[in-house]
Amino acid sequence: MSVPAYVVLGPPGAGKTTIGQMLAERLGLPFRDVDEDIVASAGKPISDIFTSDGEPVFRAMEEQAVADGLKTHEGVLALGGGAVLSAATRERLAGHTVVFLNVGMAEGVRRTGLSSARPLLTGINPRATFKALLDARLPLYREVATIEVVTDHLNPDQVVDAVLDQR
Ligand SMILES: Nc1ncnc2c1ncn2[C@@H]1O[C@H](COP(=O)(O)OP(=O)(O)O)[C@@H](O)[C@H]1O
Ligand SMILES: O=C(O)C1=C[C@@H](OP(=O)(O)O)[C@@H](O)[C@H](O)C1
Ligand SMILES: [Mg+2]
Repeated sequence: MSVPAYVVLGPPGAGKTTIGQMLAERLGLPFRDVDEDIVASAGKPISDIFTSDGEPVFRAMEEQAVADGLKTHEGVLALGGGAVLSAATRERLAGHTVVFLNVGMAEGVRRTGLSSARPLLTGINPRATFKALLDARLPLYREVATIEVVTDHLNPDQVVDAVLDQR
């Protein structure tokens, strides 16, 4: 059975997609992003899935896409920020090398602020939303992570170095 060399998770803006890609390149491994798998199989952007089908439908698709990725992908697998909300996903992550890229509210909001692609953060108070999301999820990220890197004051290359240093 193949397993991902690294699974990358953390809040929006932590750099899962960016650092996941760079880490894969550094290791000469393929990269896969669960959000992209969902978009490909739904045939529409994540923001459309949230508006036309609702968050529960997105979460069910996400749970399935993560399970598929964990079973079949041999490189670096980046998850979406909310994937850990699923207890089934957290159970499936046991035994994997799981990198938690952490980011605080100010930097997380700064990094995600210019994008309308994240439906959860497009409301009137993205800072409060981000804070609530961190409060709810931090224990879940830590429950499944085997490596944690705080990314606020690191550039992407430094984050990749920090991940590889902790192996
Ligand atoms: N360590 C970092 N320092 C500065 N900017 C970063 C860092 N990591 C990611 N970014 C930027 O933050 C934004 C969100 O990154 P992304 O990889 O999409 O995060 P995620 O997949 O975790 O939501 C992108 O514009 C990316 O270039
Ligand atoms: O935090 C979340 O619940 C989400 C994060 C997004 O991925 P990123 O963390 O890569 O932005 C995407 O899966 C969806 O918009 C929901
Ligand atoms: Mg991403």
